Amino acid sequence: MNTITLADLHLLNIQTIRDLEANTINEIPHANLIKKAGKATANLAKQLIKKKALPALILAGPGNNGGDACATAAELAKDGYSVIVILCADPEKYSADGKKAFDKALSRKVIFKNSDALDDLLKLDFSIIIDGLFGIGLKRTISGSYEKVINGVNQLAHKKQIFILSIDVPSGLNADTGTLVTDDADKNVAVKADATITFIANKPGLHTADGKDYAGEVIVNDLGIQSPVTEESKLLLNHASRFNFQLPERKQNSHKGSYGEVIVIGGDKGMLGASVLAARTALYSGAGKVNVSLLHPAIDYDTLHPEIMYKDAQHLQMKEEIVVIGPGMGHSDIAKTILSKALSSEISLVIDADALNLIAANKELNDLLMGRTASSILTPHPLEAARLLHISAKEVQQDRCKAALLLADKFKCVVVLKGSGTIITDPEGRLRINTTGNPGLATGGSGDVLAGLCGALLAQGLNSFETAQLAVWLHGAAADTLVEAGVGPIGMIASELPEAIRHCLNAFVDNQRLAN
Ligand SMILES: NC(=O)C1=CN([C@@H]2O[C@H](COP(=O)(O)OP(=O)(O)OC[C@H]3O[C@@H](n4cnc5c(N)ncnc54)[C@H](OP(=O)(O)O)[C@@H]3O)[C@@H](O)[C@H]2O)[C@@H](O)CC1
Ligand SMILES: Nc1ncnc2c1ncn2[C@@H]1O[C@H](COP(=O)(O)OP(=O)(O)O)[C@@H](O)[C@H]1O
Ligand SMILES: [K+]
Repeated sequence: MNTITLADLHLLNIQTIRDLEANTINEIPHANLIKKAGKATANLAKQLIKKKALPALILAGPGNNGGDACATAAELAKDGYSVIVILCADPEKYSADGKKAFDKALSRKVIFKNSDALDDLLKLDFSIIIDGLFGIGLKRTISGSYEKVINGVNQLAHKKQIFILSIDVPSGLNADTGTLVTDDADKNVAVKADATITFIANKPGLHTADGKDYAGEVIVNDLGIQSPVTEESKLLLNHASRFNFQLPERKQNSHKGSYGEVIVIGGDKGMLGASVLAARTALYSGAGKVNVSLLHPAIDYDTLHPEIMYKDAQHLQMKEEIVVIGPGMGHSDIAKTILSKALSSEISLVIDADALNLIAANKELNDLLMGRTASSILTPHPLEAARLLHISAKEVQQDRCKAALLLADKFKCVVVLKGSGTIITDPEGRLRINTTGNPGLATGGSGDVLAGLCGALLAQGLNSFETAQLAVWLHGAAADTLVEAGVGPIGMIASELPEAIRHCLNAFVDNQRLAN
């Protein structure tokens, strides 16, 4: 992808795509769509194929995803590529349009095999593997010969370093939720693609939960169907190039009071570091003044960052500052009292970690959060989200978008549901899936860093939804730059993030200035 357009970021769920297709069927007959899908896939495959002398292996399933696969085979064969298709379908049962694509491929000397030939085929080498087994119509656990084909090609691709391109959706993945379609949690049957060419519009499940692991890079092709994309679209990928807000300008004639004050409250015995990390990040991301209030005040001075002030947690005013509450806070009575005071205040809050657990376990705190009029950002990881919703973490992960929307609606605040493909939602139902970040962030303390970053951006004047979008994007982008520099993903530590965040934040502001 060269320039990122709003259409690339716009996400549609399966039902909306089906509705769009039905509404345009008179203008664009389905046969044309399959033909266009085949052409687009073949064009991309041609760019990806390095060794043209080797055959391409294409998997064709029983529905229209299989039709797309046959159309791709026909296109590649037309241009002189040798193509072998594993046909996991009875072509007589294809839709009329799928059958047309199959006949065209047959007439162009594409070799069709059935899954019985799998073992022999797996001894060969291929220029590319193209997966057209299942798309958005997959409903049940994949088993039998389909399962064998998927496991076989995954292993072959891994062993021989063959690029896998999935058509529309990696077969086995739910395009709405990013989970694998399975009744058996021990069975992970899905094609592990290096890239996915997805049609009509981008899809949420390619970007969250297991989506990134199975879809690889996502390329969107609208097949000429214009989806209703506007700046007001509710379901989008979270990408800095499309943020329509800015950090307020840093005037020459400004002072530390111009950039707000953050207080991080938390740090019970043994967990002081969580609050210190959040505070350091707030400092590195531009807050004018940063304070820490520890529940276990074993330190009152940060030798590495003497800029941070330490305040007595039990005597805080909570009048004008931004409060980040929860990192390492524990579950003591004092923690509950201070949280209750924060929730009753009129200031903006970032509520993280143990503060969320306390709210989940305590009706009074829960009601205080529900009754708040001032803004709050909740930053749960899946288990914290599960506690707040009184469901299991597995249920949260089964449909991350739904869980985040439920939380935002329940508490009427902005929610950041963390994890691969972090979800950002608000009570109006706006939803963003983040595009940055990597497993280097799966390390203790990186959530504390995110909470501190949110505090600093609020302090500098962004509203809650803007803050959540920019903070989550910067947090992931910082981790990505560290990986590019060889610092991770293995062994990346949370303390390395604040400086990288500072770099990304300044670059973001410069880029915005240049663009305007
Ligand atoms: N929408 C559009 O505008 C466009 C869509 N296009 C393409 O069409 C795709 C959607 O096609 P689709 O609806 O035919 O569904 P698809 O994913 O091929 O699979 C359904 C088939 O699989 C079967 N089946 C399901 N689960 C199974 C299992 N576990 N094990 C075994 N079988 C199973 C199911 O059988 P059934 O459930 O009916 O028994 C049915 O036969 C879409 O992803 C895109 O590639 C493009 O051409 C361009 C425009
Ligand atoms: N595999 C991953 N890919 C992308 N981001 C991740 C991954 N694992 C963790 N993260 C991010 O790292 C942070 C971890 O936060 P959290 O679980 O609260 O950790 P902690 O409590 O140790 O600070 C979140 O922002 C989360 O989105
Ligand atoms: K597929």
